[in-house]
Amino acid sequence: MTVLSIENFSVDYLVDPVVHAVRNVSLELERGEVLGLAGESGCGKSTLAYGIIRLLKPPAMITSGRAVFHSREGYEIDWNELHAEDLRANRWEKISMVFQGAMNSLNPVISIQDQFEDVFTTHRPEMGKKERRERCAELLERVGVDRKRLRSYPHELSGGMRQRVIIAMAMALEPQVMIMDEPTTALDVVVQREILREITRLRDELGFAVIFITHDLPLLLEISDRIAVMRHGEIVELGDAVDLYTNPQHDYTKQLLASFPSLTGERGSFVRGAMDDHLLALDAVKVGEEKS
Ligand SMILES: Nc1ncnc2c1ncn2[C@@H]1O[C@H](COP(=O)(O)OP(=O)(O)OP(=O)(O)O)[C@@H](O)[C@H]1O
Repeated sequence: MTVLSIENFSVDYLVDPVVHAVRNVSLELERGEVLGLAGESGCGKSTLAYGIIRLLKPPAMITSGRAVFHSREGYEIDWNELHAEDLRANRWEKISMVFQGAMNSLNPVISIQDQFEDVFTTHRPEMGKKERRERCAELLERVGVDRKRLRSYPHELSGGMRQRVIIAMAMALEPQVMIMDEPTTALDVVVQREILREITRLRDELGFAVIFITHDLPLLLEISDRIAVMRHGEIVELGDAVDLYTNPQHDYTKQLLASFPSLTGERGSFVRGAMDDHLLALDAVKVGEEKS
């Protein structure tokens, strides 16, 4: 049940010397899963994300590979083959994206309502005004923002609320894939957690798949089904989140895991709040072993 296949994808920045930012990346995103993409700053995560959705600008150039979207209805779209107009029509509709700091991309002089409605007037021109307004209000409530806020201007909302508005907009056309590039990094930890909880809840409810990008590996361990670890533009390890934590194969994954400070006690585990019971149980066993 693959929803997106990335095949042999490479991106260069044509500067002097050329930067090979993404090298022969292949991965399959399953319908409804959260795939975490981890790796230190500069390893190529954002370039890959922008490349998939074809939002890269020169000097970036896709030098090989393709991204194929497999619709629920059974047809395929080769994203690299789309012309500008089809790309505009399909982007946000099939695959949408939330960028780091996207909350700052809201237009400051236009109300949330008008910016939100714009998504529907562009992509759902047949929709009547009343229906459009109701849909915007519903979406906003879905991400935990009161519908009264539709009348606000961006500066009247907190950073967390603005980022929620952006997430609601990204969900507006019910895409089957959402790519989230550090969507909560600019926010404080409490708001970050609330938004992450909301994203996983919505994923369960609506069934879209998520590629979640961050350098914060503990956070990924908490929310992802599978994790891909990227280094120097390549995926060095890809596996089930629990396996990756308990039995990392690649030296770099081990290094990455070891580079995060202990979050719960001396042994240093990645448990942060509502972590998988399995991991908690494993830790309990290990602590028991150490004591005996
Ligand atoms: N416009 C550009 N011109 C030249 N090189 C670039 C450009 N943008 C990015 N790069 C380089 O491409 C590589 C990958 O960068 P990218 O931003 O994709 O990494 P990242 O893993 O997303 O990092 P971060 O977590 O800091 O956003 C880096 O070496 C970066 O310096």
